[in-house]
Amino acid sequence: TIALQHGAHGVGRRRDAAMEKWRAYGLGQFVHWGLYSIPAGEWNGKQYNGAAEWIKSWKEVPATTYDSLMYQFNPTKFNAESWAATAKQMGVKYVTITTKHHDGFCLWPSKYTNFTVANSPYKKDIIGPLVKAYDRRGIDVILYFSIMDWHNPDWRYDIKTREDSVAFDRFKQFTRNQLLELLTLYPAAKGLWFDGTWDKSWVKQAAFADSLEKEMRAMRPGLIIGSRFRADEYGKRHFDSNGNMMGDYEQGWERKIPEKITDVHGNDWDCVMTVPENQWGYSKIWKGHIKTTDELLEMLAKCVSLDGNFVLNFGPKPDGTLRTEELDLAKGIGAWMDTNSEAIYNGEYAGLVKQDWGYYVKKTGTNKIYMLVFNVPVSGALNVVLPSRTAISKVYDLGGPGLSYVPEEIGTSTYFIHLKQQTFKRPFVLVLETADNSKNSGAQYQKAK
Ligand SMILES: C[C@@H]1N[C@@H](c2nc3ccccc3[nH]2)[C@H](O)[C@@H]1O
Repeated sequence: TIALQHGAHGVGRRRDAAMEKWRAYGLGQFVHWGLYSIPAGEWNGKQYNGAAEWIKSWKEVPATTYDSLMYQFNPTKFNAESWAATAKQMGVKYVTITTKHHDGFCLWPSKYTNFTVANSPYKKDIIGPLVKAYDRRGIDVILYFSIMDWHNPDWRYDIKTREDSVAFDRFKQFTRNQLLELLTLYPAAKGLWFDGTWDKSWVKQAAFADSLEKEMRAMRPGLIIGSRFRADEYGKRHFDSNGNMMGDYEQGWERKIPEKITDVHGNDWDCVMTVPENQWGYSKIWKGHIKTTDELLEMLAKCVSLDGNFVLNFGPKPDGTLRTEELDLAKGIGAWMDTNSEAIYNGEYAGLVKQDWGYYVKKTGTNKIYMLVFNVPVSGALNVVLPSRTAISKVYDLGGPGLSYVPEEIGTSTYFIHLKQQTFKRPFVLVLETADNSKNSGAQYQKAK
């Protein structure tokens, strides 16, 4: 191994209560809201073909004109309680909210810059009411913060000259000031989701970022910070020069999901996902494929089955209301969660052979295994292979009270569960209770004929 001062500071999963709670969330909500929500991907009648929250980077958009959008920010219909109520009904256990995106506009009245809600017609703090509304419903709040800040004149993409270095030192102090300010103003926040940390200027700040992370953790014991915040002294990000993950969970799964358990290296992780292909901030026109409720439920199931959390993005409108398509998805996911959320919350990788019909989730600390079924075979028979000397002792359907199954044993710890009906409109969940049958515990199952 390589001697590192600023690499990973722990190996393996955090076992404290705050992280165990994070590990159990299963489903989260991301909220991207800011000045970019006003142009919504359009400028002078032309469509920006990137992600709407990146419109300031478009050469057709003069930075000063973009920044004067601050004087139009007045979300008269914003109601933190209604956003939180929608999220509650959807069944999310945590929310990640943009405090400052790459454009540098702050949704809280920071005293370290004028580029905040305080100087907009709206005037009021947005973050405080959101933290309160979500927290009091038992939904934990994580604050998203972009290190890259296109508004701050001291931001640099790289540090080449003495002047760059002097400016970036000011920028580092500004960043530290804002982060300590956020932790002070919003003590209920459970973590920070860092973004905009890929440029050379920040990648060169291994020592500074490491000491800032230590300072924030000391200020807020239990604070959860992901792998995207800092680089080690050799410029390695997410995983240090010895291959160990920095931070408490892997933040590499942006709009993508791991395929198999070895892809996650035994770490905690979250997948952050957009409804359209790649729009985080509100975009008037959603081009390309828009994910349906069932597609998103399958992504959720896949993430939880591989030890991760699935975080679905919402891009509220400039007036502060949520767009219809997102409200409909929240309702559809919520309706499914009303019946099946016990297969999502406190779920983990079951360690079973993956089958085509869907995903296994094991309830942490129990021998209860859920079968989240998305693909019913034409045979109607779901194949289940358990570790040897393990037997199925009971199978029942979460959705249909009294709908239980007697599995057919077709080999050692190998079964078919014969579904009773052929057509299913929605994904459904079967609960497997297993027992050790090394002493042939007489589990209730049919002998193969
Ligand atoms: C969570 C997501 N991360 C930001 C982002 N910026 C990127 C630049 C290059 C490649 C991927 C990016 N994701 C997106 O704007 C959104 O905030």
